[in-house]
Amino acid sequence: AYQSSFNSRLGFAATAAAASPATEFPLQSTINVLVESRRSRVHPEPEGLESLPDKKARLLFASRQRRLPDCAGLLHAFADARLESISPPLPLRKRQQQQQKNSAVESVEQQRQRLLYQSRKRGMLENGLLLSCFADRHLPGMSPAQLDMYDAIINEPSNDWDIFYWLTGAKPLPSRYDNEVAKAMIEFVRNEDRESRIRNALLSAALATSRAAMSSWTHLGQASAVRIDEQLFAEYGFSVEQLMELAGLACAQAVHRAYPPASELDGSTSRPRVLICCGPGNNGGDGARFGYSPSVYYPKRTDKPLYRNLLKQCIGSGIPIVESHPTAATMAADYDIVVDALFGFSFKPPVRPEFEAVMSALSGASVPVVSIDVPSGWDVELGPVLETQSIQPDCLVSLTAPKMCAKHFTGRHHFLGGRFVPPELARSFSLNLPCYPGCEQIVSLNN
Ligand SMILES: NC(=O)C1=CN([C@@H]2O[C@H](COP(=O)(O)OP(=O)(O)OC[C@H]3O[C@@H](n4cnc5c(N)ncnc54)[C@H](O)[C@@H]3O)[C@@H](O)[C@H]2O)[C@@H](O)CC1
Repeated sequence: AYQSSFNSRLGFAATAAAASPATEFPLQSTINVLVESRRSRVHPEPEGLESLPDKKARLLFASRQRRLPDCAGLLHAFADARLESISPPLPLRKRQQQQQKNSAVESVEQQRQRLLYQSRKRGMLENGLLLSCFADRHLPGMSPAQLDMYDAIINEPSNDWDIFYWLTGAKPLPSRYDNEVAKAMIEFVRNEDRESRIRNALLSAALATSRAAMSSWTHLGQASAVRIDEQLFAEYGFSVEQLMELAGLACAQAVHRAYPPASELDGSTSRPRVLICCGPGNNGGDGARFGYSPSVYYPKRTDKPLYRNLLKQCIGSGIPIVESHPTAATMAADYDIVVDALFGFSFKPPVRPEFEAVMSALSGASVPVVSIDVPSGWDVELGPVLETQSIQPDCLVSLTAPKMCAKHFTGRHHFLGGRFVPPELARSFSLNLPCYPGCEQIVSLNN
């Protein structure tokens, strides 16, 4: 009863103000009514704590929140006209209040778990799905500073739709929230890999230790892999030669780690024979830069200077270039290891006819196959989708970050290479990846 009569009084007052806008409306007294009412019933606060601009802005907020729709409309129209674009200040978050009062502050882990809970309980389904899925994936790896940024974005705005519009790009993100976490959220909401997000992330995930959650490294979809590549070139100034050199070095280290030459183990003089099958794109280039005791099979040659020079280097270094199509039988007879550097993340199935023979040889090979970045013939995201037999590599060297298809890898050795990703780029794509030890070019992703 009190609430409705209170609303009615304000409604009448606002009607009067709207009817004669030239008249100076007793704004201060309206503010006082609201302030006193809210102070005593909802937010008891010490006297003199709130400034007039704060009062005004909170009044705008309170005007929107009336239970009688007519009254809310009137009050809001009035308040909006008078208070213009002041956006409502928000009640200080619990943590900040605690800090101000110098009382106990929640731990980082408690904050992480609270944020997961708050990401699910939004009151609007859209934000529940977006935020809980984002939180499920990214909260475990966030630093305390990043947790604070996330806390502010999801808890400060008074209207959850604002968060939705900022993340979907319908409204510009206020500069106050323009930080790495917001960028990662916008990137996540874009969902370029078309991930199905139809359920809120489970709360039980919050119970898993951060360490366990961290072990689920990022797996890139095709679009993200291409965009990272483009940014490395366009925004970070890398050249394709540099990246290929580093990727090739990582592949060489991976092969050496997975299949160390017998000479290093028992002093024998035998050298592993390695056939490197190079494709027409950059993945092929990575193969050509590999150095062990190799032969190169390079069926579809491009005339670009980069590839011409790589071939020249191989010939100049006395590396045999295999001209005849290898078969599963010749692979078994003539080689100890085969490197599959045919196609990388730009591959679109099905395999064109000119590569069918080598693909069939690789899928039937009885020697270990080492695939670079993407096992050739696999869909970059879906994995082995060929109706015919697919390559089942024994070793996979993911570059920059594993691609989604790597989830289907069942071989013995999985490495990550490509130690050239700038931290800012990793942050903007929310890459959750292990650190490279020492001065290694690879890190093992085996569990
Ligand atoms: N930033 C990175 O992650 C780096 C990636 N590198 C390597 O570069 C790869 C990507 O390079 P590219 O963009 O050149 O892509 P690819 O190496 O996948 O090669 C694309 C080539 O394959 C051909 N192709 C595509 N689908 C085919 C099909 N169905 N049948 C026959 N041919 C087909 C295309 O015509 C094109 O010539 C990565 O996977 C990785 O191995 C490294 O070179 C350097 C750094």
